[in-house]
Amino acid sequence: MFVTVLLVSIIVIIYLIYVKQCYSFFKRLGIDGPSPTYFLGNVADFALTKRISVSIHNWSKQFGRIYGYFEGHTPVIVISEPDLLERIFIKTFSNFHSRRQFPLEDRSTTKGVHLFSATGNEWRRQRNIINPTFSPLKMKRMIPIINDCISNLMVKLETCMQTEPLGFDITKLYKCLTMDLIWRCCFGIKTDMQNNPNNPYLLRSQEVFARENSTYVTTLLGIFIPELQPCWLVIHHWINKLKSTLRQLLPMGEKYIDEDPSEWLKENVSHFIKTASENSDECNLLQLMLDATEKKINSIDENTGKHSLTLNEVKQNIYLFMIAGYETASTALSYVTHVLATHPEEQKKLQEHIDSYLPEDTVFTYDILNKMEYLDWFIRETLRMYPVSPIIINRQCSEEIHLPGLGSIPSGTKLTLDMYSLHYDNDLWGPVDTKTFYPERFAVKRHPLAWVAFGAGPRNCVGMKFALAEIKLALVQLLRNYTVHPSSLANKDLELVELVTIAPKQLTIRLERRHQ
Ligand code: HEM
Repeated sequence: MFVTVLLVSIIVIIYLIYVKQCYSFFKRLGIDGPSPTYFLGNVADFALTKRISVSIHNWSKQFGRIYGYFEGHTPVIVISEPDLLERIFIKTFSNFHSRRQFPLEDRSTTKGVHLFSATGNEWRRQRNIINPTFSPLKMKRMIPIINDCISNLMVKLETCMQTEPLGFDITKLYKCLTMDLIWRCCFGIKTDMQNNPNNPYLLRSQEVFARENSTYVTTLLGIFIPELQPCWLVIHHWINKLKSTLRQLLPMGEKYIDEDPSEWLKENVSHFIKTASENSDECNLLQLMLDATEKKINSIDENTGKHSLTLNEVKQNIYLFMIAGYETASTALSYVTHVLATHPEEQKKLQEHIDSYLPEDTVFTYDILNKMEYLDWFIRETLRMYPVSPIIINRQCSEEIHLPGLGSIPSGTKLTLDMYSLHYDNDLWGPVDTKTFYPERFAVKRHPLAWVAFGAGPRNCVGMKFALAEIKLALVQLLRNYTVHPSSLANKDLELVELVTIAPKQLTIRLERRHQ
């Protein structure tokens, strides 16, 4: 008993010392924010609501466009002042090239680091190799592949419409579609997840975005006591090992004990490399990465301007693209479909827009797609109102810098933005109220940091063009054939779940065929 009290007292004292340091950090910068006790009180709230972005937005309303809060005892500055954000994300990018580390992320690993977590020159090298994957020429070549996968979706929709006329959940179909698209366009592997929803890669990828208890606890520990991060990593590793052994040993193990989906995916990416080596004439992301491996380039880039990747980095990036490309794009598609179902006038307008660009028998090209302005605005407006992944947009200062309005920012400082405040700011988006769905607001040039659905600056989303193309093409085929209606089986409001992304739990809609 005495030992427990002593231990708890020591932990509380250390914590208070840390909190005092954080307080003086914010005081020095002259910025306000919720008190540490306020944050601690809200841990329970986060655990229950799982909506950190909502708490951040509420604090922005209370404390203004620049304030600080504590994650455990780590100070984080939240900014929704667009000029200051432009300075951080674009003008002084060289001081803010890195993201903050996820609590259970092992950057010191010999297994290599992927693009999302890479820092400094390591990031620059990887990004230079990966960027050409989505060049206009490569995008043009992807259009028939994307359309082919979407045609499979249309077949599925037709079946659902007939078997479930009152309404069906479309999110599952979108997830299978975007996974097919990533595999085919980025890895050159022909899959049919839409007809095989039990594919182990698809199931494991879905699990990565589900909250799993042991990971959740170690993640919270990582946030509150980051100094012990190596310990949390070891614990996390051993919990996974134990689970994996028990799964094999116990008779019903496979049924009742989960394995870590991320680890499973990372261990099974060799399959991709083998298939890619067999199709080496293709020119996709995986081939670009394999061509850049140390085996093929002697890692010296001064003369050739070429850069190299290690095989472990290739594996890490296969995992990253599988995860990053599938959940985000399918979630965006769900939001657009929700808007169609709830805004019949805007849906009709979009259908007329698509019909005008694509009369019957028109051969669809990337150039036509790029000319369809209203379609583009429609998607951007949806992502303005329904952000997919606000909390991943953050930066860590790598070198002390003076920022106007903020003062001297020490190296290591973590900064994040509040996407909701930016996207719903009437000064940035007026005169039509930001709560109104109004795609035409994109016809006016806005502040470069007003819309940050895909992040901002040199480190924005590398898959943005690909994501927009797949969403546009899916919408074109969907609205040429059907009108989307809300289903009487569904609640009016979307039930959202937030982890790395904010996604609707499900989206039940009804379809009506446009032409017999
Ligand atoms: C609607 C769909 C998508 C949304 C909303 C989205 C959003 C984002 C955001 C907000 C970031 C962080 C940017 C920043 O920190 O400034 C990001 C980064 C990234 N995204 Fe996406 N994304 C989407 C689709 C995709 C797709 C389809 C891919 C892959 C094909 C992809 C791959 C990545 C990668 C690799 C990064 C890290 C880039 C880097 O650090 O250099 N994303 N994404």
